[in-house]
Amino acid sequence: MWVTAQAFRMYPTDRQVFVEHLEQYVKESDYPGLDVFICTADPYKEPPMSVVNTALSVMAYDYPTEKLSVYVSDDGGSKLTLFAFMEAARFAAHWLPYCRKNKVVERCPKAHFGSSNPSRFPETDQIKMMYESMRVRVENVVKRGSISHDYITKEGESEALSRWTDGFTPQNHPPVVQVLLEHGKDKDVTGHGMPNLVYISREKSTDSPHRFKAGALNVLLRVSATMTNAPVILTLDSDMYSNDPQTPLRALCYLLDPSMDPKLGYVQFPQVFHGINKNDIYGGELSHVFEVHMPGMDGLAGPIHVGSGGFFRRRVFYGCPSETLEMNRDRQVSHSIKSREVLAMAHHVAGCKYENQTEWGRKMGFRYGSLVEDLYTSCLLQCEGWKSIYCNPKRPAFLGESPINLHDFLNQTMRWSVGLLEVAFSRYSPITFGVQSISLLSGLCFAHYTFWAIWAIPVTIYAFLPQLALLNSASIFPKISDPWCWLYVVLFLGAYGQDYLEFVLSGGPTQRWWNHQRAWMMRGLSSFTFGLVEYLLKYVGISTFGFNVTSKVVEEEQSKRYKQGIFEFGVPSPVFLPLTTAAIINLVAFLSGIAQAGRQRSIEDVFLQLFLAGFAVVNCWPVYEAMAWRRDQGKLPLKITVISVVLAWALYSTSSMAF
Ligand SMILES: O=c1ccn([C@@H]2O[C@H](COP(=O)(O)OP(=O)(O)O[C@H]3O[C@H](CO)[C@@H](O)[C@H](O)[C@H]3O)[C@@H](O)[C@H]2O)c(=O)[nH]1
Ligand SMILES: [Mn+2]
Repeated sequence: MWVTAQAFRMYPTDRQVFVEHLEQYVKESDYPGLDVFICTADPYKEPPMSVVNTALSVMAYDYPTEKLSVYVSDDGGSKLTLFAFMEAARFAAHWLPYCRKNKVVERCPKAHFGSSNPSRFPETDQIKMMYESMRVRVENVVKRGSISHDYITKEGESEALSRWTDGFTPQNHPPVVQVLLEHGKDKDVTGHGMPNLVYISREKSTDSPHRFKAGALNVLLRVSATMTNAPVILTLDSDMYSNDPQTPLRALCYLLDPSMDPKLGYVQFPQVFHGINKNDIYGGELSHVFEVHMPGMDGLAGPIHVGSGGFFRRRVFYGCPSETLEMNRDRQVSHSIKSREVLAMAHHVAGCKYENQTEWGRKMGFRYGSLVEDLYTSCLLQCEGWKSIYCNPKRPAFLGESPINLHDFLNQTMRWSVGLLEVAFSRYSPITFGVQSISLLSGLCFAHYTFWAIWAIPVTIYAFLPQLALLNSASIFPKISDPWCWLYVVLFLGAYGQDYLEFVLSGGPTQRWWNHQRAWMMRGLSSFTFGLVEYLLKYVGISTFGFNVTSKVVEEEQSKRYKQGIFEFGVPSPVFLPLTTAAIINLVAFLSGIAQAGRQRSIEDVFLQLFLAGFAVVNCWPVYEAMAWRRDQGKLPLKITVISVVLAWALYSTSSMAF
């Protein structure tokens, strides 16, 4: 792991774009078409209002509206989401001209109206009222789970919603493609054209695999090809709203640069999260990835795709750079996107049997076979010869949500671990295939990610073994007077020192760094371990671990505790067990070590073990709090504490036989 990590440090690259120069090179009328893909998967975990906000923020981009289309993929197959988008289409007719006229910077309505320092224009109150009434309607509908007739105002709407017949379930339903706005036909309140807005819920059937997000993205690729077929595509998660209306122009600065390598396939923006608490207790900002790894890969063949905020050339999904140069995939579509032929074709390509016997997911589109379709696809694209660029402007281009409770956080990392191991042990493993096809260094970078979960092994050993030895009065490290002891000291200080320096030099405060290292240990003990086990079970065919969508619903009490920096346990979940068991063993070992040092022998013998246990105890402080004296809803359920005490006892008894 150390060796692979060095690959990120060879050619770190920082870039800057000058958007204001773009107009000297390209006329607005020559901008390429832009198709934006937004994925959502569950109206109860990803509130439709949040998806609507994401869509509105990109519909309001500073981009010629006739070239902009927004496609929403709803894997939840929910009419509630479709209803929310019908409302959004109506509201957009007011929102887009309001943003354009007033040059609003915050084009996500929720962020605009909720900002602590709101900009005010003559129409602000009126638009805010409209937004609020839309929000109330949508939230009511989601709460009730049904749409009352008074809410349906247009004829086409009830027809679209009538497709949710009795047998229609999220797992089993025909494809739904609904054009909500069409450029050229629909106008905003000032008579200006609007971008296309299309709702898609691909066909689902319990007897066809649906391939999670990669499957959804491939349907989006095909449906958009039948309608607008724009040469540039932007991928977005449901919660990643645009925070800067000029972002597409930044991407064009690279994609249209005549001196750029023609193999440039995509421009990746970082994922920046809003609402992370002051000291980032779960290490949710992933600062290492976005501050160290991505610039490091940018100096090689280019950064990975992180699932959201990637501007792709459509061509990359159809083959390697040399093949697609001759193919003219970027054909213009001339029919109205509401015409019968186009809609028939769109429904056809959104069918779940369409991909059978095709190269979709293997040589075309987003690749299947991993729960981290983003990293996997970008790795294979780079193997084909495509390059990428990292664009990290000062004002974040997109803002999204990060888990605010420990359970979601650990489960998210567990899903990533499983997905990454699937890549690590695939035919296209970066350590074998990648290093040959891309380059040694790029292959090592990808390998560093894909083998992430094997940290579980050393972290678990260090969390239990020296402590159990200490409890049994056995010393396993050299004495402090032995020169070999310094090897451990230097390695520990070296690793921690490097990590700390990198964090602080990229502008992070020390307290955050401390929390990040704790989050890393928590991941190591819980998510990576469970991920390894899940992967093995999946490999032998016992488990069918899937894409468990992270909840974006913010519960008020929980959010309050999160803001205060309090760890949220709450649910009785087995993912906490390695943490709580380790916390107990380390505390007992630490106390027993001190007692031993006082009584039988000198502290010299057990110094390193004592230090390790003490270090873990300091890190585990929030766990003791949650176990022992917290009274709020987020404390550790008693059941988990009891099971961990039993586990700790069992471990100790077993170990006393071994030592
Ligand atoms: O069957 C599915 C499952 C998920 N999604 C969408 O995928 C996105 C990401 O899901 P989320 O639960 O937010 O996962 P995260 O762990 O936060 O996502 C990170 O990791 C994923 C890979 O595991 C990437 O796809 C994401 O882009 C990346 O942000 C969301 O918009 C979902 O709606 C689907 O469209 N279909
Ligand atoms: Mn997410």
